[in-house]
Amino acid sequence: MENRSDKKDTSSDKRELHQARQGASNLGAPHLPEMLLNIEDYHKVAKTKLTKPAYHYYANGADDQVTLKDNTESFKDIRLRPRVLVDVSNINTKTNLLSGRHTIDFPIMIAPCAMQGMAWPHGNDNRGAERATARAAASMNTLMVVSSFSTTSMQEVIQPVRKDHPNAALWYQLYVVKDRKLTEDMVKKAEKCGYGAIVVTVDASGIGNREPEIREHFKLPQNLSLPNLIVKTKDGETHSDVFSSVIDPSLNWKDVDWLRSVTHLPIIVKGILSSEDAVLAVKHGCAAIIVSNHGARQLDMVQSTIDALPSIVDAVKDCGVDIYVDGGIRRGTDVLKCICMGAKAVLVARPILWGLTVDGEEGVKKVLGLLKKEFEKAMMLCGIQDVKDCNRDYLLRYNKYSKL
Ligand SMILES: Cc1cc2nc3c(=O)[nH]c(=O)nc-3n(C[C@H](O)[C@H](O)[C@H](O)COP(=O)(O)O)c2cc1C
Ligand SMILES: O=C(O)C(=O)c1ccccc1
Repeated sequence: MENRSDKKDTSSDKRELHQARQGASNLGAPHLPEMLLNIEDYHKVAKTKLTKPAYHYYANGADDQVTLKDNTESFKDIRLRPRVLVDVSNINTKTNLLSGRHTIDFPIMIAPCAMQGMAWPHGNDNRGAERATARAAASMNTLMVVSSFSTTSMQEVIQPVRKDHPNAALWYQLYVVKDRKLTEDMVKKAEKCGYGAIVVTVDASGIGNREPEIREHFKLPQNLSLPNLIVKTKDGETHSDVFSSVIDPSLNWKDVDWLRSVTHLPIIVKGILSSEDAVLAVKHGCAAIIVSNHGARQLDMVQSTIDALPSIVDAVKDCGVDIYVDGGIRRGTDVLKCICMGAKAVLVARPILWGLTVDGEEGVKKVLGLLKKEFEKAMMLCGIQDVKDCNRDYLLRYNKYSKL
């Protein structure tokens, strides 16, 4: 495929891959795929397979990437406080979303991710990528949020997957565009073709300053397009040009009311970082909120999401809205910390892209399976039988050894 090249490997990438393989053979494993033991292993291999511009678009954050590092590092400041002699012979991770509208097998969902076509390892049918991600989510009985900037149209993602998995749970992520007619059309189309909710992203009034992708002259490859937005990038135009020309920075709470008036679907706001905005989301009738800093790709220097979560949970926990969180979740223990902190479920983005790059649908399934297994093990070893029993008594603030 023209947008992927092994020639672009740097010597340090090769060294990392070699080390992953060495690690594999040291443990006596027969071949590489079985040695991809965790998300970071998938990341290392994906890095060797993607073009440099695509890798940098996927991996990096804004400005000095302080928040990018914080998103993962902040999990280390929270430690677990297990209980023992609890019967954990049957762990229950089933999770109800939106007052029973969906049930997923485990509380890990796929975050909206633009332009997955660059992470597609199987040739030139560029509609394969998001379909593979959707199929993987459905076969693992979890949920995928499809991006407005998907390289496969929203109908072409949902229709084939629903043939094999009639109950596949998918939500549509909405970027409200300046053309409100097009926005309304997208929402109505999503409702008509079976999406279960509209996830409106509210932390992207403009695109963040992501220097590594600018340095790499990242552009959407010519064989890919953005069909939901009816946009085909013109020669020389970057995704960031497209973004600025279509996205509406005037978006405000009144538009959330307007969105509710044009659809029966639940509205979920994605990109909440303050308790004040969480309360406003409830007031404006949102069914759920996603605590998110957009994978640290928008405003650098904001709080990590696991640090932002507790005050938001405290502000709206009794209001009947689901609280989800994303950002830097790479281990089952990270998931457990989020759920114990009060989130109903988490979302992951980059790990999914690494799985997709390494092995398409199978790779996404493996990544979801790894996180699920790690999460179950963390619950078991923490003495938690059911996700409903997760609470802050299982958490300690590491630096002070104090209870949260
Ligand atoms: C390559 C990439 C593309 C993304 N595209 C979108 C998008 O189209 N819409 C959106 O709301 N969020 C988008 N996000 C943000 C994710 O949905 C999510 O908030 C964040 O990346 C989660 O953090 P993680 O990547 O550390 O798991 C994107 C993230 C990445 C890495
Ligand atoms: O990259 C992103 O995070 C994102 O949301 C996006 C989507 C499309 C165009 C530009 C940015």
